Amino acid sequence: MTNERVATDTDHTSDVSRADAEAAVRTLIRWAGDDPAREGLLDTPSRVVRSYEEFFSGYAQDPAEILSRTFSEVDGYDEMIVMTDIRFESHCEHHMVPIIGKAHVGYLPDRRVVGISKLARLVEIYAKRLQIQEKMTVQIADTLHSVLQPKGVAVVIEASHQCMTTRGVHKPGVGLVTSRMLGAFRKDASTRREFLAIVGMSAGNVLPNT
Ligand SMILES: Nc1nc2c(ncn2[C@@H]2O[C@H](COP(=O)(O)OP(=O)(O)OP(=O)(O)O)[C@@H](O)[C@H]2O)c(=O)[nH]1
Ligand SMILES: [Zn+2]
Repeated sequence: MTNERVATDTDHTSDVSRADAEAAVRTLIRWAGDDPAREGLLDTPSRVVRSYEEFFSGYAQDPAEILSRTFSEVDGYDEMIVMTDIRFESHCEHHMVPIIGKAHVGYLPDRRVVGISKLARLVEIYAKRLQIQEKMTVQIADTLHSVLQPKGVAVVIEASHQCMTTRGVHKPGVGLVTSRMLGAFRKDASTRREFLAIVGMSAGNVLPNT
């Protein structure tokens, strides 16, 4: 897990051509024991590469830019803002198989708020990369904290990892819960409790049974 290549926000471009990516898929098909030239598999490499474009579209997006449009006229609103149950699909960086789960994102505004869709977009940008759940949790929380500069940020993610359900240890139904609390959510137990109570109320049927 050391020396991993960490994509940065400016690391958008790939030096791999689409033709090379499709050739790699043909190699994997051959390696799996099938014939990439048979009719049913002829278009598969281009479909796989198009799927990967979607699965990993988060590398081409800048989360700070998404959060840059804020509203300051909130008429004295100074309570926490919590978006619950943001469903996401990601891929684990160890096996490149799906991580499916929900993120709960809250913050305590300091005059400025963002459009609520941007919280879901923030989750989406980091989900659409190769991930481990802990890293994704930290990235979402830290980005929101540094760009919006609120009084605090709280992120809880619950997810099911298909690398544990469809292969390897084969344990369906297990979920991993991760969290990151910053500012008031870290310092003040009652603020944290309020957030967790809101998230808890929305819990249940959260983890897909995959
Ligand atoms: N901490 C953490 N681990 C993860 C996550 N996704 C997958 N993993 C784990 O990453 C580990 C990789 O372990 P390795 O022993 O290198 O790989 P492996 O031989 O395929 O391991 P098994 O999955 O146990 O078969 C596994 O234990 C996975 O369960 C994640 O989001 N966070
Ligand atoms: Zn995995």
